[in-house]
Amino acid sequence: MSQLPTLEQIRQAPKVLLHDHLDGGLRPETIVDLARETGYDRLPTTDPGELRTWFRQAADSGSLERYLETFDHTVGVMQTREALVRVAAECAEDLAADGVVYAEVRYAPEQHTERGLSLEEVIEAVLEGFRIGSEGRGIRVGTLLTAMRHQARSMEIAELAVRYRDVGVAGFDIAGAEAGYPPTRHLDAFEYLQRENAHFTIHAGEAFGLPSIWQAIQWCGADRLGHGVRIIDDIAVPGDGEPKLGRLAAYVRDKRIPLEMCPTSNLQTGAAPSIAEHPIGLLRRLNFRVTVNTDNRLMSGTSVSEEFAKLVGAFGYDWDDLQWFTVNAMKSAFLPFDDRLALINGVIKPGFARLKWRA
Ligand SMILES: O=c1[nH]cnc2c1ncn2[C@H]1C[C@H](O)[C@@H](CO)O1
Ligand SMILES: [Zn+2]
Repeated sequence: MSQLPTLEQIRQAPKVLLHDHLDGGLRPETIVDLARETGYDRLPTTDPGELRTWFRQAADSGSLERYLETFDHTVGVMQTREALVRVAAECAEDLAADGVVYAEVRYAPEQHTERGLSLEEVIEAVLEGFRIGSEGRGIRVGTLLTAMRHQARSMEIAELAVRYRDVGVAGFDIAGAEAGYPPTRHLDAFEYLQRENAHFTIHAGEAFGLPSIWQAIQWCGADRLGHGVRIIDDIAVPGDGEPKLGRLAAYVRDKRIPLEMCPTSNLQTGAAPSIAEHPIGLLRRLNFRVTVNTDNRLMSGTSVSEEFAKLVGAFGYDWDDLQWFTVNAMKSAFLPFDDRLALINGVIKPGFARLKWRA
């Protein structure tokens, strides 16, 4: 019997990341530097080690609303061009060091204008940072522009996603507290994007259930679902028989709608009780288009490799499973078809083949 993949081996596999927040992945050392340089004086501590622990613990609240409060500090130090370039460059470096070959990293431009940057300046700074950080590191990074669901700037952000689509912006997203802010509040933005043949994902089915997923897909036309874990509320699992899918769950599976699952984040916000009980186990068995993601590497103290390693530990996944998740993610990327195929056949499959051969 072959050995299960270890964390060290998983780090060497070519991985794909579709759901990662730029403002959720800063290095603690960088937060401390940027706070000093920009005069941000509200950090809970200026010791990088303590700060790392603080984020991890503060995010372990069991509620999405409280989890989101931790972003005040990361967003607080990301208000200048230099800060944004540095954070984006380090993000690309960190993902490349973890073996990620393609990533879509998201953030909300509207949250970075407190000190006078325009939305365009924010977007251009982040693109520049990703260009610097990716160069020569075997990684390609696209960005997703997020609009905050409790605000009313989604149309403006959607227009910018279209304007910058040929220079590194891959798509659009909405994020923030889910309960009370249904995606249909932003229907005009989604209809505009559809008319423009643009791509978008929606955070749905994380802190709120099926109605949110249903609206995201059937009213807004989402290409992918951010999290989407609550789709299991539409799957009946009898003690003895086969699981039975309701109409919405069947639609999501039949249409191969990608689920951007983020296991550790879901434990912290209370969307799942443990890794072993995470819906990803059932959804993978039922062959939904499941992908594995980090959400917020700082708040969850994680990486794509660590998320995979936790799943290996809980479900016994082997190399074929990890390759399946990775190919799913690459198929679901907001990239032209030829580019996706080239990465699957030229990078992902040969990379996994080498690891399987060694194992
Ligand atoms: O998991 C999440 N659900 C909803 N919103 C989130 C999640 N992680 C981060 N965000 C928010 C906080 C960030 O400031 C914003 C943009 O990245 O997106
Ligand atoms: Zn997210």
